[in-house]
Amino acid sequence: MENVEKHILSTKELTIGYGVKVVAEHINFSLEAGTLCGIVGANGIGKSTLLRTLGSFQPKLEGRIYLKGKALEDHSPSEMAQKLSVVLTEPPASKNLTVQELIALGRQPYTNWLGSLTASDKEHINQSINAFLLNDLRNVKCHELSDGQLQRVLIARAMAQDTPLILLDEPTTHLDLYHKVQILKLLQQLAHENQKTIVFTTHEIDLAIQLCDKTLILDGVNNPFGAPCELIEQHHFERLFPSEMIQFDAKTGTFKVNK
Ligand SMILES: Nc1ncnc2c1ncn2[C@@H]1O[C@H](COP(=O)(O)OP(=O)(O)OP(=O)(O)O)[C@@H](O)[C@H]1O
Repeated sequence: MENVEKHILSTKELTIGYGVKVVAEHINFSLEAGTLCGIVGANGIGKSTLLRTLGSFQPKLEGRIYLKGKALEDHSPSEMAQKLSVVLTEPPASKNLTVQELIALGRQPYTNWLGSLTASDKEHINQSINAFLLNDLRNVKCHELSDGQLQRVLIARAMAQDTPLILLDEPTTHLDLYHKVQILKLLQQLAHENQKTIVFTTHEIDLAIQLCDKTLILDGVNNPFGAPCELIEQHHFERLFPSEMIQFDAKTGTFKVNK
């Protein structure tokens, strides 16, 4: 059996879904520290369900999920909060907070019951504010932010939580191309420079191919996983959408519409 301990996150024959409804099965992948991984696939194939299952927001149906070699279900809530941070698509309930206050919430797993911030907490908060280019916005209320700015704040909060693993559900939805690339490059930088393992769901397959170290393609069959260039060589992207409408160009790593 593969050594699951060196991996930050791994799954073995994972089945996800709701009650008796299986959404996807045979999900197998493993990720080491410092890896940016995109989960791609057609609408309704199960990307968000997988992300919520990995984040322990809903139970798996079958198989195993390991966080640093330990089964996900064996973690206490406080152990989870120190290993894993999650950015979901729903806007936060606390939009009346300033940018700095919302990012400071990321330090909750480490603060005492009064919520007092230590010098180390403040350093993590400032590093996150700077890394996500939020210095000018630190005193602005979150409800006054654009979608792209709010997305940066939510990711900065996850960075402030300082977990080895960060999960994000569609972090680039509603953003223009420039801001999609900006967010994904910031995530790539966070993964590579801070040795974080970052997993996100996306419809931006072209960008995921260009920027991710690993990609999981949910295809409803065997869910191929690997480096984007390996998956291109193995022709997996060609099978994602009906070829009479959309063709994958393996040379450029992009999709083209049949006219
Ligand atoms: N709470 C729920 N109960 C039962 N079925 C659900 C529930 N939420 C989602 N589903 C179903 O699970 C399947 C996968 O949905 P999911 O949202 O995970 O797909 P997705 O790949 O993220 O889709 P999209 O690309 O459209 O966001 C769909 O058939 C969906 O209808």
